[in-house]
Amino acid sequence: MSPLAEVEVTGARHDRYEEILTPEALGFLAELHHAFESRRRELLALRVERETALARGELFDFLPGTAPIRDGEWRVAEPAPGLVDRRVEITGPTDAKMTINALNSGARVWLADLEDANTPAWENVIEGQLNLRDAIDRTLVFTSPAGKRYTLDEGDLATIVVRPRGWHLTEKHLLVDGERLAGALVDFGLYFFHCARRQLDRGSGPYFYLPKLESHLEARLWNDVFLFAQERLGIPRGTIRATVLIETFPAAFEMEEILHELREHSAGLNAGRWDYMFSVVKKFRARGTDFLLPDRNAVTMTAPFIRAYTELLVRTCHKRGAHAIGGMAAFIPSRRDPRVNETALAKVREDKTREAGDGFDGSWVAHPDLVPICREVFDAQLGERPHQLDRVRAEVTVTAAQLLDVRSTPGARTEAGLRANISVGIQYLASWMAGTGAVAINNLMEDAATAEISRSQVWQWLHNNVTVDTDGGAGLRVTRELVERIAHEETTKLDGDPARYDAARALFLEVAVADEFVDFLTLPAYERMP
Ligand SMILES: CC(=O)SCCNC(=O)CCNC(=O)[C@H](O)C(C)(C)COP(=O)(O)OP(=O)(O)OC[C@H]1O[C@@H](n2cnc3c(N)ncnc32)[C@H](O)[C@@H]1OP(=O)(O)O
Ligand SMILES: O=CC(=O)O
Ligand SMILES: [Mg+2]
Repeated sequence: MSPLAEVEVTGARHDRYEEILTPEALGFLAELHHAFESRRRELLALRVERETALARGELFDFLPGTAPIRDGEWRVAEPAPGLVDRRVEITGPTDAKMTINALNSGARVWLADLEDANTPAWENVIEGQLNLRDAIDRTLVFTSPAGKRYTLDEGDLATIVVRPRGWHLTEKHLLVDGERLAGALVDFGLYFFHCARRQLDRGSGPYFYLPKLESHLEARLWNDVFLFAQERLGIPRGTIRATVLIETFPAAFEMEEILHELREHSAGLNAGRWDYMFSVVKKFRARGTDFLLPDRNAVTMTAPFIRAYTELLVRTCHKRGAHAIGGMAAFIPSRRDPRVNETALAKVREDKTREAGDGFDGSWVAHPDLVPICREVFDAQLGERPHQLDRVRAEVTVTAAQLLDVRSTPGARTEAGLRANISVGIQYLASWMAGTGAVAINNLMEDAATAEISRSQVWQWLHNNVTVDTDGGAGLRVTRELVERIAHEETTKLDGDPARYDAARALFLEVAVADEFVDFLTLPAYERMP
């Protein structure tokens, strides 16, 4: 057999990077690339095919060909160590301070985010891996510029679950034969290579959250990656566990099939509400007014199409013995403003209470100050039980028509909503391009998923000639000129030199008004990064 081409590293090699970029680890990435890159590309092409069919007027439905899987008797693997009780999961990026704060937060699980909350700048990619490895070794420390020292607690820490990039992103600093590696395989591969054995030795395991899947075939690809990686590194089959985010509209029709593909590695499903909304806007952007959502902030978890999706998710998971994990309420507490804090705590309590009552086994929070509320709500629901997998919810039936019922979402499309979308989108992109992928804006958490809703909604309103309500009552037709004017006005309202937003505004306009819809805003944003 001819030797595999080597991985070329074009990114800087800062202090300690060679600990992650070892020849053996790079060799493993090359093997993953050779084994799976062509299938990754085929599956991305399949996404485009399905989207084109949708634009022609077709609709999604449950797949006729996989009915035997939906009707069959099977269950996913028993929960792995550290993933039995998941009542509170904190999410966040993997810089050293956040890593320590998240692991010490009292949450059962930490979603170590290399995805929605992360800019995949080279430094974030490699230093995130170093921080994860040091955290598992319990050697991670951090000293803030003000001199505050952060260390890991002595006792139990949250279980680490890593979320790699989605299948669509590439890593431009790692090349094989001049071709970029897939971001997903880089994030997965480096973590698995360096930390799988370490995690096993500590009684835990290599655990993952898998984002933005659009079909069970994409889940099959992940499963094959897991089988390959375990075999290659001599890790027992079935050690990896993965929770799949159901956060694209097509995936909502394939929940059972996704669990089935991954069944020996499955740790359940999560309701990724923000990307789900983005996906609905994106998939139906060219389908006229039947699929228009109201202002982003008016779409709540009680909208009929969202309710249908979360109900189906819980029912599907529990039927198969899998955890159902709730999503993110975007309200961020404040240690400085008691009024903001009170609102955030009340909103999060309401959200988690609904999820616990619906049967979810745990849920996400974005901030350590929200851990106690989520815990309290799920404690009240679960009592002594670690989860509520025994609540099968056989009474729930969800039809394709209910999942497709975007039209019944209450709420208006307003000029204020349009302005908020534009302003938040520009501010977020400025932060993303500066290397920070999660940020609080107007006391709400903004990350790649929420920013995608903002920009795709502007695109949809513009390309469907929507008229938004105005305070004066006359209404305002969304045009390219209007969006450009508001983008200019909103950036001049922001603190500091408006020129600081020039690059972000230009990018926002590119992804919000261009005739051709850009699939993910992070694609052009990444090309602008060094
Ligand atoms: C759609 C989705 O995918 S949701 C999941 C992806 N999104 C996320 O994970 C967002 C996670 N959350 C965050 O990144 C942050 O909470 C933000 C950016 C929203 C707000 O952060 P900040 O402005 O720093 O909040 P704040 O100043 O109140 O933080 C207080 C302390 O809590 C820490 N903290 C805040 N959020 C987190 C977190 N998620 N994990 C760990 N520590 C955190 C801060 O580091 C800070 O620590 P310090 O007191 O030691 O300095
Ligand atoms: O990843 C989570 C989401 O809501 O998107
Ligand atoms: Mg998401």
